[in-house]
Amino acid sequence: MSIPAPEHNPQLLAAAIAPREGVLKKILRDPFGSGGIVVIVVIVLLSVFAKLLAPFDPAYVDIQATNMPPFTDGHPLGTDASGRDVLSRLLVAGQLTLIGAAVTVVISLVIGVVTGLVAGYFAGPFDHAASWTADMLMVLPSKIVLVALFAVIGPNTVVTMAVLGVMVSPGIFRLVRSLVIGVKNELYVDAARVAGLSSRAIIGRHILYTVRAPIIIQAAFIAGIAVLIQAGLEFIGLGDPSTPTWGGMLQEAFLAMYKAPWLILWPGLMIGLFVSAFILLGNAVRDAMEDSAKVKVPKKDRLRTSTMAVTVQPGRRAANTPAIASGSALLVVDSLVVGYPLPDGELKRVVDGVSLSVNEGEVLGLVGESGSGKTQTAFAILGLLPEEAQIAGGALFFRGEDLIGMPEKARVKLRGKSIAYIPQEPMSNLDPAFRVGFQLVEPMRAQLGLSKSEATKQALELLARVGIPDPKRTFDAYPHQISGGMAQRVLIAGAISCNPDLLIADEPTTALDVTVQAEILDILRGLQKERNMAMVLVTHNFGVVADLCDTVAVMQLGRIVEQNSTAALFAAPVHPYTKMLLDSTLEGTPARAPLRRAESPVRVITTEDDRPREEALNVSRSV
Ligand SMILES: Nc1ncnc2c1ncn2[C@@H]1O[C@H](COP(=O)(O)OP(=O)(O)OP(=O)(O)O)[C@@H](O)[C@H]1O
Repeated sequence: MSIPAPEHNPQLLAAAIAPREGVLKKILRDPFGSGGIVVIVVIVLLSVFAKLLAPFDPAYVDIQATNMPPFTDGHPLGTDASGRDVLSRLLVAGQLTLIGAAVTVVISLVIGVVTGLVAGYFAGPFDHAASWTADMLMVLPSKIVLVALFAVIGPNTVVTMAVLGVMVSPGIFRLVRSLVIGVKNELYVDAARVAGLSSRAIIGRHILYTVRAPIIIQAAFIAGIAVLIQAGLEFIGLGDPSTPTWGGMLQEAFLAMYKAPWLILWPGLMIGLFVSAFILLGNAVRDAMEDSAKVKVPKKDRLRTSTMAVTVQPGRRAANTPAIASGSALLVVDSLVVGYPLPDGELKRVVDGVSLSVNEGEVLGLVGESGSGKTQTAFAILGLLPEEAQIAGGALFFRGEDLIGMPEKARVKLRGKSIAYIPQEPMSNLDPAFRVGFQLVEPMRAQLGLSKSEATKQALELLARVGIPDPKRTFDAYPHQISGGMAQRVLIAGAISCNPDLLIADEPTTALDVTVQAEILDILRGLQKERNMAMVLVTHNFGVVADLCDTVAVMQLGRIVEQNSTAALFAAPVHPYTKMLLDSTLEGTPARAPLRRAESPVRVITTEDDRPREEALNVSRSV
C-alpha cells in the first residue's frame, strides 16, 4: 500500500492541527446543556453536603407531626407519614442514588468499551465470543434479573447497580464495536500502522479518540436510566430500608396519597429533574462534539482535498474523504439479522449477519441474485420492513446514532431528510390521485419548512436537473400521464429534494427499458458527484456496479459472501458465487450503454479519485 504524502497546504494543516477546544463552551452556550449541567451540579452538591444542609435528622420520627404540609413547624417541605422531615430525607437520599448511577455507568463503560474496542479491532474468536455473550445478556430481562437478585443478596444497592452495569454493557459493546469496525480501515489508521505504532497505541490514541463522542453521550443516557431503574426498584420495595431513597420516598408518598398528596411531588421532582438533566446534557454533548468534529476547510480548498491522491489497496474501502475530515462511517450495518416467523415458530432468516459500512460520499453496490436479501437489508436501514418482519440481531448506526433503538418519530425525520430512497417500481411509488407537483412540493414543505412558492420553484428546478424536458408540464401531470422513465426521474428529484446524506437506490433501473436505464444511471452518477452523497445501490447488474460504485458487497442467501473495492473485486473475484455472477453478467447480457460509451476515447480521467472506477471498467471489459 502506498499513501502519497499530501501536498502541504498551510490552511488545511492549520485546520487539522487546530486545538479541538470549545466543546465545553458550546455545551454551556446551549441552554439545554447548561441547564442540565446546573441541575446535575446542584443535585450533586446538595447530596454531598446533605448531612450539613439537612435541617433535621432524616431518621428522626415524630408521631405528633405526621403528614405536615410544607412550611409548617420549621419543615420546609413538610413531614412524611412517620413525622420525618421530608427535605432532610430528600437530601440524604440523593447520595445513594448518585453512588448507584456512578457504579452502573463505570461498570458498563469499563466492560463495554474495552470489549468493544478489542472485538471491533481484532475481530476473530474474541469478537465471536464477546458478541455471543452480549446477545445472551441482551435477551435477559434486566429488571427481572435485578428482582431475582434481591431474593439472593437482599437490599444492596451498590451490588444491584453493578449488576445493572453488566446488563447494560452489551449496548456499549455493540456501539463501540460497530464504530471501531467503521474506522479501523481508515487511511489514517493504516498510516499509524505503517508508522510502526503498536495496536495498543493505535486503539488508545486514534480509535478511542474517534469513537469517544457516542460513548460519552451513551454514558449520560445510562446514568439517567440507572436513576430511573434504581428508583423503580425502591418503589416496589426492593431498596435499602435503612437509608432514605427517592424511590422509597415515592412509595411512602404513594401510600399516603389521599392524606398528603404533596409528598409525591418532591421525590418525583428530584427523579424527573435528574434524569432529564442527564438526557439534555447527553444531547448537548453530542451536538457540541459533532460541531467541533467538522474541520472548517475553506471552500476553495475542498475540491483539492477531495481529489487528493489515494491508492486503493485490495480489500480496503475506497475512501474518497480526506483522512483529516473523516470520522466514523456514515452508515454502519453490524451483523444484521432479519427474519420472518414461520408457522412452526422458527424464524426464516432472509438477512443473516450482514455487516457493511458506507462513508460519506462513498457508493456501495449491493449485488446478488433475486431473493438474496438485498432489498430486505435496504428496508431494514430505512426502517421500512413489513410489520411481520423481525430484526433478530445486530445493529444499525447512521452518523453513530442507533437506528433500531431510535423512536419512530426521529426515524421518520431522518428518513425524509438525511436518508432518501429510490424504489424499484417508479409507477407504483407515485400516488395516482395526486399531481406529480403536489407529491414533490409537500415533502419539501414539511421537511425544509419552505413556502409553497419556494418549494414549487425548487421542484421545477429539480425536474429540469433530472432531465425532464418540460418541467412545468410534468409538474402539472398525474402519474398516469407520464412514462416510467419520467416517473423514475420524478422519484429521483423527490429523493434528492431535501439534500440527503445517504441515498438508497433499490434497482432504480430494473423497470425501465435499456436506453432509459443508461440515462437514469448518468443522472444518478452526476447527482452523486455534485452533492458528494453516499449511496447504497442495490442491483444485480455488475455493469452498473463497475460504472458507479466504489465498493461492492456480494450477497447470497442473506449473507455477504464477498466484499471489496470495485477495482479489486473485478480484478480478482474470490468467492465462486461472485465469479459465477460475474460470468453470467458478462456472458448473458450485452454491456450497458455507458460501458460501451466509456470504451470510446472521449471519457477523460480528470482526478485521481476516478481511477479505481476507471480501472474497474477496464477490467470488466477485459474479463
Ligand atoms: N413479507 C415477507 N415474508 C416472508 N418472506 C419475505 C417477505 N418479504 C421478502 N421475503 C423473502 O426475503 C428474501 C429476500 O428478499 P429480498 O426482496 O430482499 O431479495 P432481493 O435480493 O432484493 O431480490 P430482488 O432482486 O428480487 O428484489 C426472499 O426469499 C423473500 O422471499
